[in-house]
Amino acid sequence: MAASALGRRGFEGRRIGPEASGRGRPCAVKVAGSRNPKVVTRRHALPAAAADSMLLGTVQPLDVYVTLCALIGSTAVVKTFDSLAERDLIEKNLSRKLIHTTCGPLFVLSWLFYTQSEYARLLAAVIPFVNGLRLFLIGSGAVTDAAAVKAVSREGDRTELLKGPFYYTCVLTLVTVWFWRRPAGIVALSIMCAGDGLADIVGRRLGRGNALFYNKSKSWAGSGAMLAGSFALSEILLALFASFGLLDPQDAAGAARVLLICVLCSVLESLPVNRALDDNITVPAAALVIGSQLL
Ligand SMILES: C/C(=C\COP(=O)(O)O)CCC[C@H](C)CCC[C@H](C)CCCC(C)C
Ligand SMILES: Nc1ccn([C@@H]2O[C@H](COP(=O)(O)OP(=O)(O)O)[C@@H](O)[C@H]2O)c(=O)n1
Repeated sequence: MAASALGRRGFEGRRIGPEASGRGRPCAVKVAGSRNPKVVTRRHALPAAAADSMLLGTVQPLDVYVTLCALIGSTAVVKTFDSLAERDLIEKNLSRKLIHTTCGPLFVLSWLFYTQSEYARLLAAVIPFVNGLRLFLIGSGAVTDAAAVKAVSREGDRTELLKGPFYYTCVLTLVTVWFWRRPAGIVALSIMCAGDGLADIVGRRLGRGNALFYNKSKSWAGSGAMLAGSFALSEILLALFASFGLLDPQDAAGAARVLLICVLCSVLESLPVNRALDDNITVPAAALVIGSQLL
């Protein structure tokens, strides 16, 4: 599904997407032997091969700015939820799951603004890494932050930050490095963030009386919300990446494959096995394995 058409500008690549003709706007080219399209600006597009090799090997100032902005943004979002939870303006479970549902997708949106530099993915990965480090320091007791513990834990125990929340940031970090701007990565993160987050938010409210026959602690309402949320977010993000020229537009068969991955992951999340294994790891791992084959 990654943008794959080649060749209009001599060499190996052609610009794709509606922004392809926009001066100074990003456009994607596919380099022979490379799995991902590279984003260049029109200003840099000629000759494409020279520009590509120049940009690939260097840290781009734009990527540093985007990373700094996203770091500031992530701190603002997390602190907002922390202070809402601290002042009891939002219930503890809800704050945790709202953070869960919103932070990852906002982070994936930031991927749109990076260049095609080889270092872009590493700079982007700094954002979840730093957030993970913060959770680790608070969870291990090295740093005291009562508001963060209240916003992110289930029972108010700081060591809980070392489990689900920490795994969540680890998955975001690893997927950023290994599945940068790839459909499998985008879909896996959509499922982990929106899917798992909405399953809890909706399941706790509408799940009474419709427990799953094979797992009484989960509900049709929760699993249905997970499926709908995962699929909707995946499709929105894939369409957005396509509109920026970073992926090929999706056809109906592509959407059906995304739906299949969302169904399988929703079933996996609903199984009783997740008591032993954290679903912030199992669910995205399954999505990445299946997505790598199907997308
Ligand atoms: C509460 C979280 C996971 C709990 O999972 P579960 O055990 O309930 O299943 C997620 C914790 C997220 C963390 C506090 C902050 C992550 C920030 C993110 C990496 C970057 C957001 C960037 C953006 C630009 C706002
Ligand atoms: N498929 C699902 C998932 C969760 N839920 C609801 O959300 C609650 C928390 O789910 P969970 O234990 O899987 O939560 P996390 O481990 O993801 O934080 C459950 O006790 C259910 O009330 C649901 O109804 N259906």
